[in-house]
Amino acid sequence: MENYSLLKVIGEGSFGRAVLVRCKSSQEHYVMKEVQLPKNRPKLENSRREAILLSTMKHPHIVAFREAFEADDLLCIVMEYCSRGDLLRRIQHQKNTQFCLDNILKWFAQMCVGAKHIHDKQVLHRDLKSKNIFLTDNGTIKLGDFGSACILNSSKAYARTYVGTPYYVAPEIWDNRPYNNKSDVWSLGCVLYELCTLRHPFQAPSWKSLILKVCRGAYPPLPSRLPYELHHLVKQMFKTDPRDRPSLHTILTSHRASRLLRTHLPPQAGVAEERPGRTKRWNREEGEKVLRLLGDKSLMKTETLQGGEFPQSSSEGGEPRPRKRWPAEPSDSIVQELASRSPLSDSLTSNASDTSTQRASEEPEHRRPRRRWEPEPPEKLLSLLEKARLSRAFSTFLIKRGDEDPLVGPLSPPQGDDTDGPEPEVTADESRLQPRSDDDDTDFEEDSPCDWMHQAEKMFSEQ
Ligand SMILES: Nc1ncnc2c1ncn2[C@@H]1O[C@H](COP(=O)(O)OP(=O)(O)OP(=O)(O)O)[C@@H](O)[C@H]1O
Repeated sequence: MENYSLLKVIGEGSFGRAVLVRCKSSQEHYVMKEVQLPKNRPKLENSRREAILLSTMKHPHIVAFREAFEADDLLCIVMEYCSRGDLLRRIQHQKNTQFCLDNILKWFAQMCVGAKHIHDKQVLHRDLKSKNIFLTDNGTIKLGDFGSACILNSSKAYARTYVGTPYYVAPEIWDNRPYNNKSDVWSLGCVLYELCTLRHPFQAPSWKSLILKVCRGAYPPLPSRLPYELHHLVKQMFKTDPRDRPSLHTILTSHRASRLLRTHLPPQAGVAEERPGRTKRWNREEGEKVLRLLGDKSLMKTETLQGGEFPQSSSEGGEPRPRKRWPAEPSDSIVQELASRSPLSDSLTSNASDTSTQRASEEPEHRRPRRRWEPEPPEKLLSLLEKARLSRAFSTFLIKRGDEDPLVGPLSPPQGDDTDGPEPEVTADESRLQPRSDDDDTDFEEDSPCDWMHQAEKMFSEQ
C-alpha cells in the first residue's frame, strides 16, 4: 500500500471501491480495487487463488494485472488504468449519434480476441457487459473485472451480479442451467447490440417480460444500414440454445462475419482464417505434450527389421536399421494412460490449477458424465419473481426502478420513447423449434454452478 499514492476514488462496485493510484517509484497511474476479504478460511484461500488466476491472464485486450496484496482485511488488486473509462460511459456519451461501422467492428473484434484468450484457458468471464469493458488512452479495448465475482466468492454477490445486471444474462441462466462458454458469447452479443443501437437488446417494463424476452431471444432488429453479416452474427449470438450459438473461436475464424472482423484486427492478433474441414486441430504445444507422454511411457516397441523389408532405410551402410513399430495389438499401457488422463487439459490449465470454480473438470471429456441440463422451465423463477418485491432485491447501480414502475437500465430509452418497437418488429429466435445443431462448439461449462435460484429465493426472503 505504501508504494502507491491514492489520488481519487473512481467508483464503488458491489465488491468494494476502485481507487486511482500513482506508483511512487514509476509515477504511473493504476487502478486499485479493494475487496473485503472473507472471514472464513476456505473462502479466503479461494480469493487468493482467484487473484493468482487474474495474474495469469496476460493479453493485449485484457486489463493488465500488476500486483495483489493484503492490507488489513482488504485484498488490494492493482491493475492497469484505462484512462478513457468504460464502454458503457462511452455509449452513453454518444447520446443519439450512432457509432461508425469501423468502430463497432474494431471494438467488437478486440473484445472477442480478449474473451477468446480467457476461454482458451478454460476460464469463463461470467460478467461481460459494457461497464466491464474499458478503453485505453489510444482507444484499445480491454476486458476488465474478470473473475471478480469469484474473487469475492460470496454467493450473495454472485446472485447480485447475475440478477442485478440482467440485461446481459443468457437464457440458460434464467432457465437454471449451467453457465458455459456460450453464456459469455450471449453477453458479448448484448454488448455488440449496444454498440450497434446504443440500446439494450432486451428491454421491458417488468422483470417478467424482460426474462421472457431473453428466453425467447426476442429483440428489435438492428438498423438496416448495418451489413448483413452483423445482422446474422447478432442473430446467432442470441440463439436461445447455447449449442446453437457460435463460440468465440468460430466467430473469429469461420463465421460469415469473421472476415469483416479480422480486417479490423492487426495481423499480430493471431487470428487466422480457419481452413475448412480442420476445425479441431491440436496446437503445437498440445501435440508435443501427447508425443512426450507417449514417449515417456515407452509405448512403442523397438525391434530390428530385416534389411529387405524396408530397402530405403538400409541404404546408408547396408546395416539393418532399428525401426520403431507399433505392436500388433494396442498396448495396454497406452489405452490405460490415455484413458486415465487428458493430455490436452494439462497444458491448457497448468497456470490456474486451483481454480475449481471457473474451470472445466480435468476429467477426460469422454469419461466425464456430461451433466444433463435440468429441464426445469423458467416458470419457477418467474413465479418467484412475481411474488418478490423486486425493486429492493435487485437494487444495484444498474437497475433502478422508479416510482412509476418501468425498469430503467443505463441504456433504456427515455420514458415515452418506446424504441423497443411494437411486438411484430421484434426478432424472435424461430430456430429454437428446429432440430438442434450439434454442440461440439460448447466447449466447457462451469464445474459447480452457483445455485443462484436458491440464492435469489434467499435474497427475497431476507427483504
Ligand atoms: N482498470 C480500470 N481503468 C479505469 N477505470 C476503471 C477500471 N476498473 C474500474 N474502473 C472504473 O471504476 C468504477 C468502479 O468499478 P468496479 O469494477 O469496482 O465496479 P462496477 O463495475 O462499477 O460495479 P460492479 O463491479 O458491481 O459491476 C467504474 O466506474 C469503472 O468504470
